[in-house]
Amino acid sequence: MTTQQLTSEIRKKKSFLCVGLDIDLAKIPSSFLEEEDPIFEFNKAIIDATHDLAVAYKPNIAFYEAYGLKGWTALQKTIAYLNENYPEVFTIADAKRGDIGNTAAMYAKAFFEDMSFDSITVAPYMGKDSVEPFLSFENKHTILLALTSNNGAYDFQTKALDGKPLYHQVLETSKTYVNSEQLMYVVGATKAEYFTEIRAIVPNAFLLVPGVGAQGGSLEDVCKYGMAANVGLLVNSTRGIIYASKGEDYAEAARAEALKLQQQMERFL
Ligand SMILES: O=c1ccn([C@@H]2O[C@H](COP(=O)(O)O)[C@@H](O)[C@H]2O)c(=O)[nH]1
Repeated sequence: MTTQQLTSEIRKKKSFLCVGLDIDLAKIPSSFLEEEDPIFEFNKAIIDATHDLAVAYKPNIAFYEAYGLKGWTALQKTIAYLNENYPEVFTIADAKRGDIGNTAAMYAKAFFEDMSFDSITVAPYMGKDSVEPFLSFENKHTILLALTSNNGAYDFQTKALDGKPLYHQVLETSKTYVNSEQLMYVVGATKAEYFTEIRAIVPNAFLLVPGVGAQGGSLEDVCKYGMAANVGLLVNSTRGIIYASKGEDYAEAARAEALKLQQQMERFL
């Protein structure tokens, strides 16, 4: 999917909501545990209940790896279900990969070719040759961690390197990479006070913004300070949506939470 198609989908749905799919078997309704593939069945129910309110879905790969082969199978079925039934949604493999070039190329092949995700999150720490293999895939997007939502972000990301905060260096240096127009960046909703300076460096890049809902970030502030001419925002909520209820009304509750966020977003579009 191109970023132009993503922006037009955002305008059509009046939403830049990304629903996270981080499945913890201890948190889903117990009735699913009788299914052969509880993770996939739960994902399918959440996707069906929210697809008209969301433009993106983001499984965090850790939650699938944790269940071994069954988890990987559920992940493959989930991405195939999204691509077959809702090809208009943008898919994000939240894998936070990063390694030397030939290894990075294999990560890219796994997530872009084998599983057909539209994008993957990547740690920028190992630099240009660890990122460019992802950028060589046409119409696929690499989402670099710039300023993350957690408190540990202050350990390194805001520290000065050559007189500028490290996250500035990540944004500026990555703009020089081959096919840099396919880059997007992770910026936490909990860091809303940084959005204006981030937009000064990457005015039109898409920002994946986790941290609203369970982590307490303000959607209002993200919209006020982070929005670009092409919208340029994908705001993620995971636990706040998928675990809105552990009862049999889990799908209605997830939809209600997604709708609340979509209605707030609509005011800014
Ligand atoms: O800076 C970051 C980068 C990634 N994440 C991931 O996003 C979701 C957030 O889940 P919530 O339940 O809405 O808090 C999760 O997969 C994180 O690993 C992040 O939170 N912050």
